[in-house]
Amino acid sequence: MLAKVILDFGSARMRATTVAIDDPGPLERFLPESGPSTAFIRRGEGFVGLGEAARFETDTLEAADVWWEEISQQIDHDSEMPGEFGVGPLAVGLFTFDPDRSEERSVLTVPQTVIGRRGGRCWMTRLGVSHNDMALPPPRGPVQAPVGSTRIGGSMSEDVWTGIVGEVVSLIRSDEVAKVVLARDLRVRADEPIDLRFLLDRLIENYPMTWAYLVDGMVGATPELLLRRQDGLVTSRVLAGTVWQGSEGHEGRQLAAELARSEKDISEHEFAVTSVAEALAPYCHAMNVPDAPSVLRLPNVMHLATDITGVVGPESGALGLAAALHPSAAVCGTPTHLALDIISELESLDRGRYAGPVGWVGMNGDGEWAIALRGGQVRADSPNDIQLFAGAGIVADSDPQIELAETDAKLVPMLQALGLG
Ligand SMILES: C=C(O[C@@H]1C=C(C(=O)O)C=C[C@H]1O)C(=O)O
Repeated sequence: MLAKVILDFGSARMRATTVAIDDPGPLERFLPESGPSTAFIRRGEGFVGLGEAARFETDTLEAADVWWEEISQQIDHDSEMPGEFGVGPLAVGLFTFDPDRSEERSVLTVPQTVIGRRGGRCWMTRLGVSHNDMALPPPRGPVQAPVGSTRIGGSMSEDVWTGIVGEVVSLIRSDEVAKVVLARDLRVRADEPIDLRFLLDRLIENYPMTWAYLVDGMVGATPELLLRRQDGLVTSRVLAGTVWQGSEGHEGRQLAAELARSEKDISEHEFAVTSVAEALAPYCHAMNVPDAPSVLRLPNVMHLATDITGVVGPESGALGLAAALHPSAAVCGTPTHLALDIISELESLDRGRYAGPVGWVGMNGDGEWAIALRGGQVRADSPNDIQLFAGAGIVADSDPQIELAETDAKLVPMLQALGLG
């Protein structure tokens, strides 16, 4: 485990200053060309984080929770917007799907500057040792579209992947396990380093109803919220069960109606809802789980969706709750440990941070953690390459070719952004 406090605070306490600012326009326009930066944006709201005051590389959400608790106790915060959700110093994180079986590290980073918008109100927070300079940073220069993007295949061929799906269907039919989410990857290589800000812009433009994220070389736009904790209320948007234009040759409303009636998708969805509801229950004084899912329509796919809500005490912070909920059956399977073992034995893929929690936590434990789906990872040592990931929930009625097509539909947002859609 590696904890880095980048600013030298010595024995001094950290000083954070938050000021209300005039609307600065699209937040992503403040992301600099180089240096650490983060973003978490949905429908124009959320934040960008610039620079890094402290960084913690870890394996677990629990360790990150303890670290942030200690760091946040060292911060004195002067705020023009006290008590407002998401406003103030925060830690932004990206966690591996399975720390026991990944070469990648999880990371929690504390930006030096945060520029945010919520409910139409905008602010800037700066973290430093003495008086903070509160001048807004200059907006960025032009971003660079990917040059010469080419698909260079994934860790497994499509035939190998559908073969694995077939094996998992057999395990499910022989009652060894109920549901397993299997993923595949696709590498894209460009002729020049990939400008993640360009990809983020395209995702924000094309998929405004998703949470667009940028943390530590990973960029994506996910529709799935593991949890939001706001003033003692916790909300989780569970997705599982998917259709896409072309899957049955039908369009729009008809497709949505078919999804809402599909027994295969409803059972796949129920596993995911049950896993989140059961994991959340011990932390909640009261909980609401809707009886039937709704349909969430995105430009590339539609999902069955259930919003679970609950009331938690002050002792349950967003990171601790994320630790309890991850990995849900939306991205792992049922029962969890059996599904995890099957994924690690059969999937032949290091998921890295794909399908892990991505989000932020504030000083009072409020926060939002999404699931890092529909994204790709660029590594510092190969800036021209991006690894994209997509998965699908496998149940007894799954057809390997249809599951493959589902993963293709889920890769569309990133391929489009890379100029390959
Ligand atoms: C695994 C992914 O998506 C998850 C799996 C879904 C499904 O199997 O229907 C739907 C939404 C997500 O919970 C992915 O996007 O890679």
